[in-house]
Amino acid sequence: MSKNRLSKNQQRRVNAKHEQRREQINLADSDNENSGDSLFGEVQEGIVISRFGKLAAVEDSSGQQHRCNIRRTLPSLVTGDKVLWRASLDEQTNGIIEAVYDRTSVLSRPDFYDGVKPIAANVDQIIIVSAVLPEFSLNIIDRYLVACEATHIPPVIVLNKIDLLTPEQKEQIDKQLAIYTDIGYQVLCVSSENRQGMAELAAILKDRISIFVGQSGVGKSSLINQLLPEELHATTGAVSENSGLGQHTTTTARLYHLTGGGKIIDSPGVREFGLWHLEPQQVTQGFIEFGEYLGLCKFRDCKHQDDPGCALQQAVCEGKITVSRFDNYHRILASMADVKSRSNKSYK
Ligand SMILES: Nc1nc2c(ncn2[C@@H]2O[C@H](COP(=O)(O)OP(=O)(O)OP(=O)(O)O)[C@@H](O)[C@H]2O)c(=O)[nH]1
Ligand SMILES: [Zn+2]
Repeated sequence: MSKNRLSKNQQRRVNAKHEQRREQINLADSDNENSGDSLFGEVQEGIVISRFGKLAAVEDSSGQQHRCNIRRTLPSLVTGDKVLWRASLDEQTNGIIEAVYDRTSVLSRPDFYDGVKPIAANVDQIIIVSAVLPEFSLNIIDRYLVACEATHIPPVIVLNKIDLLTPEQKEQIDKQLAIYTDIGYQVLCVSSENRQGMAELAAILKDRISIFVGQSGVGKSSLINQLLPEELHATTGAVSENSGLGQHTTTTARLYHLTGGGKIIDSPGVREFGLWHLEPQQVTQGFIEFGEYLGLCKFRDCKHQDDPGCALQQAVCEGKITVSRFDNYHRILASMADVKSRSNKSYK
């Protein structure tokens, strides 16, 4: 376990402390007494839009943003966190974040210094963007799916640039994408160029917090630009400075409101989300259709390769698991073993 990860007990204690804090704030509020510092107004709910150092931009229920300090006792806050905060009565100074709600999900990435570091919270779905250009690759889609399954955040597969496809090519690709609808994933074909499928995409994003991931050049910025109000277009990819949180905000994740409703969290760090540091077992679990066969192999330590009595191999032979998914499973494991052995060599 990395030094920054809390054990289950520690996490329980932290949660209990926060719960207590939330209760105290609510109680103080309902008593109508000055609940804490008289420099601040009433406790209200908000959502962290972006975060920089000890400050956060918090959006209130009317959509207004406020610069806030963060109580030192709070755990690391990230974009998407739901918080209780108070505005400063004097409009010149910062508000203060008092408590944070438990996260429904968290997206993390490895950090050289801190171990695993959260980068976004309460994400409802991950939009995996793929396209025929630069390359349509089921292996890449499978890699993202495994990463999504490990976070327990549901993914949606979006194939962009369908304006580039001939009817024959489209038919071919539809066949390949059917692999994913068959195992229960939602798949959507769109073009940010001619806006085909964009209304359906907007409907999927409505009332949810989403992130877009995918290889460079598949059209994430183009799609996001289509979905954001015009005044925000220039800010995708490089996050704007308008929160006034300092000059380094360009690297921080930021939450945006979409024209058709819903929110996205975007930043280069969020988009690079991938198969960081997963254990082989998580890769296996990331292939959701394997689930019903796991535990049925003859040998408990079955590698699901040439092992006799392998239930997964059997399912592939019977056409219940697709060959391409099974091959990609082994390719992902092999590539991770490769990366691990290289990084062990360079850090030891
Ligand atoms: N024909 C076509 N081209 C598109 C479409 N969407 C995006 N493109 C083009 O694809 C190229 C890459 O698009 P971007 O939106 O920059 O891709 P990205 O995924 O944000 O790339 P990174 O920022 O590098 O991660 C640009 O030249 C776009 O004009 C589409 O639907 N059809
Ligand atoms: Zn097996």
